[in-house]
Formats: sequence, structure tokens, C-alpha cells
Amino acid sequence: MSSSDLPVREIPGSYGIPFFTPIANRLEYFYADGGRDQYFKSRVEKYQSTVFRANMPPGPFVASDPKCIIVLDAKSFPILFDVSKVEKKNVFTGTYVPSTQLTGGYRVLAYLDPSEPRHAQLKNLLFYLLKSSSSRVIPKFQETYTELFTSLEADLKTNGKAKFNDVGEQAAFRFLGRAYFQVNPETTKLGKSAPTLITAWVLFSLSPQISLGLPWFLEDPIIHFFQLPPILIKSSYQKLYDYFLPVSAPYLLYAATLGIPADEAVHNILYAVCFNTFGGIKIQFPNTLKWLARAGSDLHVKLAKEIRTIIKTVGFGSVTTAAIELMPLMKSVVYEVLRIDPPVPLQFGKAKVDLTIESHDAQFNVKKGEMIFGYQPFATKDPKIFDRPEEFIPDRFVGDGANLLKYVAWSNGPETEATSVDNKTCAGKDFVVLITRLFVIEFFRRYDTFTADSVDSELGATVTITSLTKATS
Ligand code: HEM
Repeated sequence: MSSSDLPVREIPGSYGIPFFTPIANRLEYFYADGGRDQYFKSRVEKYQSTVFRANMPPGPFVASDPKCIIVLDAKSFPILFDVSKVEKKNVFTGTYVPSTQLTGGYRVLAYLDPSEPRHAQLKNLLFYLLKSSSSRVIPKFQETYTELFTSLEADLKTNGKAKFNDVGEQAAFRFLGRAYFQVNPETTKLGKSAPTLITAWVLFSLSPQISLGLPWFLEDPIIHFFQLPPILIKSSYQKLYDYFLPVSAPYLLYAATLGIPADEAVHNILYAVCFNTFGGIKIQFPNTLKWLARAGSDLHVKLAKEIRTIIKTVGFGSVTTAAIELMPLMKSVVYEVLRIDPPVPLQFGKAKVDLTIESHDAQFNVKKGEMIFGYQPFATKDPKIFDRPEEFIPDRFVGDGANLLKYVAWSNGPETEATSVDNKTCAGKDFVVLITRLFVIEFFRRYDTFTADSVDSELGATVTITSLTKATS
């Protein structure tokens, strides 16, 4: 059936009684059996539709209007990438906007629509930062992650197991300092405090949107009814700012040529490094390890062989960008992790004009001003697109499988399309894919196989390594 033949259907679903239903929905979403996934799944079944109306948390009192049109399949989800039709102004965290006091008084880039002139200026500044540091990414990654693996091995030897997350976060921030700013942050006044400072600060923006796993009667009144007062996190943020001000200096001259005042540039660089990059890696690397561990030693042996052979024959012993491109299984594994476990699962956009959304079964008319919300894990596990969607299939994207990459959307855009100043695709799209590849490469250069236990949580898996088998070839 061609899309124009699809029947026009009224969007099913309702928002219930103002104030009361949104709160009941919030409790269901965060605390009922099956949580968020079940919140959406039960409604897909009830309405027999992957597009419907429902309230999205937090609702009262943080967000005055929780009403959303929910899109949950691979065909309707990309409406959120079309910035000619949806507005991405102030929707980064959804139906509420965190105080700008958390970001130095500025609306930082993630909250800007491409129609706002500052969007292109700030995105260009980040492209410049990424380009200027590109030659340092591979060597600084290798230096830092060798330190990490050495410390994990020591921990494993002493304690019989090694917790990955805390040391992994220290390594991530150290790597970012070395690659972006040529500074090891641990040698500055920050010491090893950055991961804790950042995690606390991020919580002030995201608390209405997440659960910390506490009992509902304690958690809901504190973090979902009101936003946490920014004043409580001011001194932590100031410590981060005091680090970023001097290290950002090489980028401020360029910022001035773009018309961005130095102070605004520093707050944006801080946000991109701490919230976007560090916050993303904090989720993405443990998730990668989790799926690799679950896949087992057969996959590990194949990855080690592919990675080591290509480094030897194409890179002449070194990891080069050309060599990385010739590792199909490793590349597919990274995309499969990003497909099955997109690190940032919630995307929002407000209809800029009256528009039509198409699912696989029907078309739906949306009015200008209505909020559209997409739950990405359902779109990237759409059974009409992906065979065995709930399974981690390491070679899913090898060969003809590459045709499915257009449905991998972790960056807020199809994996086959580039980020630019004209869209809202993650500015660090290529960087993220590169460093996740480097993580897998460096791991399997060093180890033949490993085992690990993992526990899922909203902000990435918690991973404990239980064995590491050193490379024998
Ligand atoms: C694993 C790491 C990362 C993940 C999972 C991630 C994910 C995302 C997602 C989903 C969005 C779109 C949010 C939305 O509008 O709904 C986004 C936007 C953005 N990301 Fe990333 N990101 C990561 C790393 C980075 C890095 C390394 C940078 C740059 C240094 C970066 C900079 C940005 C910026 C600036 C935006 C807003 C883009 C715009 O306004 O056009 N991110 N990211």
C-alpha cells in the first residue's frame, strides 16, 4: 500500500481529567509494573495504534501541559527530525524547561531551534572544537583507556571482581580533557571530582523526567512535583565553570569571530562536554560492555580476530581511521548497541504547522502547536523493520544489513545522514560512533574474552567485570 492510500484515522486516546489524570499517569509511568515500556505498550494494545494521545510525565506542577501525541514506530518517529515541521525550541527535556540558572543564565544550544540565529553560531563553535581536537582522539583514547584497563585488572586481581562504572566515568572525563583541551582535569583543582559534580548537576535538569528507584511516596513529591532549586547546585556548577574557563581559551577567539561572547561560549562548551558528551558516554560505554558480555565468547573471539588482523594488515600495527572502516563486525556491533539501547530515549518536538503523521497502518492529522513525543527504543525495535527486534544480533548491519542503518536514530537523526547547522542531529554524532568503536577495539586488542554481570537502570547499566582473559595472539 502506498503511503497516500493509508486511511486517515482520528488520533486515538485521551488526556483524562486535568491535574488528576496526569498525576495518576505519572505514577503509572514511573512506578507500576513494567514501568515506562508498559505505559506505552499497554496503550498500543488498547488503541491498536502506534500513534495515540497520552499524557507525558512530569505533569503538575513542573509542566503545565503534559498532553502529547505519542509516536512509537519507525515510520512515524522521523517526523521529529523534520525541523521544517516541528519546532525544537525548549523541548530538549520534554514538556518542561529547566531553569537557565543551571546554565549560567543562557539558553544553551540543546534548547535552541535551528530557526534561532544563535543555533548555527553555537553549533559551528562545537564543530570547530571537534575538528580542532580530532587528531588527538585516537592517541588520547588509547592512553586513557590503557590506564582504565590496567586499573580494572588490578581491582579484579585484588577483589575477584571489578566495578566498571565509577572508574569508567573518571576515564571518560580524563579522556575528554586530554582530547578536547590538552589538559588532564585530574591535575587541576577539580581533581577526581568532576563525575560527581556533573551527575548531581544533571540531576537538577532531569529529575522530573527520571526515577532514582526510591519508593514512590518519597521520590515523587521531591523530584516530580517541583524542580529542584538551582541554588542548591550553584557551587558545584561554579567549580566546573572554573575549570572550563581557562581550558576553553583556545576556542574563545573563534567564538568571538562567530559573534558569541566569551561567557556564553564557555557555558555552552561546559554543557556540551559535561551534559551531552560525558552524560552520553556514562550511559553508552556500560551499555556496550553489557551487550558484549551477554553475547558471550564466540562473539569476542570473532571481534578480536577481525580487529587484530585489520590493525596488522591495514594499519601496520596502529589503529587508523582507514583500518577502523574495514572492520564490518565491530562496526555492526556498535550500531546494534545504539539501536537496541539508545542512550537518550525520549525525543520531543512541537508541530510548527498543521501536519500529517504516518504510521505503518494509518495517517493522522496534527494541529499546529501540538506536542509530539517519540519513545525511541520502540522505533528502533519496530518489528515491521527489524527481524527479531528484541535480540542483540551482532552482525545485523553487516553487508546488506547496512540498508537498515537509516532506522538507527540514537543521534536524533537517521544514522545515514550528517549532522549540520540546519538540523537538530547530535553535534557529536561522528565522534560518538568513533569513540564507541575505539572502546570495542582497544578492549579486544587487549582481551580475548571476558565475563561481566550487569543491572539495567534508567541512566545506563551498572556493570561488574568478573573475568578478563588477556590476549593470547
Ligand atoms: C554518547 C554520547 C552522546 C549521545 C547519546 C548524544 C545524544 C544526543 C541526542 C539524542 C540529541 C538530540 C536531543 C533532542 O533534541 O531531542 C543530541 C543533541 C546534541 N548533542 Fe549529542 N549526544 C552525545 C554526545 C555528544 C557530543 C560528543 C557532543 C559534542 C561535543 C554533543 C553535542 C550535542 C549538541 C550540541 C546537541 C544539540 C544539537 C542541536 O542543537 O542542533 N553530543 N545528542
